[in-house]
Amino acid sequence: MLTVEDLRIVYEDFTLTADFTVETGRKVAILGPSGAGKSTLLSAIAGFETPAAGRVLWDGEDLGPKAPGARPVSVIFQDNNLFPHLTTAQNVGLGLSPALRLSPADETKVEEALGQVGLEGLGGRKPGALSGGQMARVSLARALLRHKPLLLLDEPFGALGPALRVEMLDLVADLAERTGATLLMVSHEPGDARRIADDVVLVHDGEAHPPVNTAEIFANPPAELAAYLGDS
Ligand SMILES: Nc1ncnc2c1ncn2[C@@H]1O[C@H](COP(=O)(O)OP(=O)(O)OP(=O)(O)O)[C@@H](O)[C@H]1O
Repeated sequence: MLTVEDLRIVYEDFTLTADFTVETGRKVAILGPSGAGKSTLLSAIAGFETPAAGRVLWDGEDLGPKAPGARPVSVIFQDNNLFPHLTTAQNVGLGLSPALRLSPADETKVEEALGQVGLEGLGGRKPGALSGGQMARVSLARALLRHKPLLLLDEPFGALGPALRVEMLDLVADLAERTGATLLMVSHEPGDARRIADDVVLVHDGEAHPPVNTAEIFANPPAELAAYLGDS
């Protein structure tokens, strides 16, 4: 279970507050207007930001002392963070060893991860020779083979067209279910939440609200969500 406890992240002229829990295995969409603090919330959970107050815990363990790489967390960003000079397999392998010292067993894991995202046989290609959807799959494979229980996605498919976006969302949902991972996904698209999320965390004006069941929140949206959806 993820616990975000009385968390406060403070920038010069912006403060994010959050206090909620997410049960293991839930798929949660983080929705809210631009600048509301969605990415800040993910960064705090991943350990890229130090809280001014409060704690982030996983299964009761305070993650505060842990560097990002030591947290039970994998993050996928919108730009996919692929290195153009490395092959697909090497880009995935970075998830296991940042220095790319991969044992034969590691290389097998890389192949397996590529297979899980439908990229078998493409390990030798460089990112420049992949489509946008394939690049998104590479970063998903890299996150998967780290076997971290918490998967954080920051608008990972924003650059993809609608059909590819839906395909990737379904793939992420399927992989999260199969691996038992807990998923937190920042999105600008309410449709993304409706498609795959069990719950929605609404972030508005620097406040992250506790998760609400997706069907419930869209059936009866709070004023902040209604305004964001353009319904009011
Ligand atoms: N490193 C930083 N230093 C100072 N201010 C920051 C920093 N990172 C973000 N901010 C500010 O914090 C606020 C929240 O930013 P954040 O990126 O979390 O919003 P967001 O909801 O993810 O927005 P978007 O949907 O546009 O990506 C913004 O006002 C932003 O300018």
